[in-house]
Amino acid sequence: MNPEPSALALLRRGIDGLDDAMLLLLAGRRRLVGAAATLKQRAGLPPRDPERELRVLARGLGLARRLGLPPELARGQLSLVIADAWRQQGLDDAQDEDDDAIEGVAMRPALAGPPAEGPAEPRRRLLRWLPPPKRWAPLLSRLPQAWQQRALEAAVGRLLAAPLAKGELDFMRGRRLGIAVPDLGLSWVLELQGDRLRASDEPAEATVRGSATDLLLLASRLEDADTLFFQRRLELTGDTELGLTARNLLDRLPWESVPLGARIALNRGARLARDARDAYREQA
Ligand SMILES: O=C(O)C(=O)C[C@]1(C(=O)O)C=C[C@@H](O)C=C1
Repeated sequence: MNPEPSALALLRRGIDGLDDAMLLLLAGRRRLVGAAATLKQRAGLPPRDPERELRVLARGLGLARRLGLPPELARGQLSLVIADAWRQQGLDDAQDEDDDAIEGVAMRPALAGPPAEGPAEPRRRLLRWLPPPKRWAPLLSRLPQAWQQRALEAAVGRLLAAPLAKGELDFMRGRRLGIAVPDLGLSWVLELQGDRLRASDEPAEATVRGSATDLLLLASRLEDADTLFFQRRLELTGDTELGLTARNLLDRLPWESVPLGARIALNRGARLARDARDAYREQA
């Protein structure tokens, strides 16, 4: 006797059929990846193409959005097939440290379960030798303000090139937003002039304040703005509306629009700063 009501049995047959279709599609994908691998090898191209992976993920996330699929599902599935393609081409998925930078949201957890426990002991010992940000402060304060401002303008110009070009930062026109990093003893004010964000010497109307590590974690998307503000690791002062608009914009920024090199550099810098802070705290 079949304990399942017939409607449920029918639905389950449909689910089985779709599961089979998925596996068939995976077999088809593997064949195409195999052919692509051969072509790349013949052309002397490297097996990995991070830009292409990024496009695969961005396309998939776009389709998932149109289909009403949870983005984590699409991201997880695509991460799995890309990691499989790496293995198919003789690459070890543990060798690549930049996958989080590519997607902006951890890719490895989808592949390998929870992340490994913090840095390994020898690395932790080395990290403890890194001076904490407050020790850098006296050195940094000697850098001429004009240099700092130019470096900041170049960095934000690069990071925010796409939203700037689309006019998404127009709300900042004539407004002054501050960034304060008390542990480094640094603070800057940014203003949109023409189509560029420029450092200003005028006082800020709203200021985002946080430690160097937390701001890096935000910029690299290793932690999200909600968590950081909720835990009071970041603080917003001054004109709340301006600050919140800037914050919401940062949250919505398409990470794919940030140049790959910048994403990788941010990701590495933020991980290093976080690991160094953890190692330092453990010791304290
Ligand atoms: O397109 C390729 O060259 C592939 O090998 C396939 C694929 C993918 O799975 O989509 C995998 C690895 C590359 O880094 C880029 C893309």
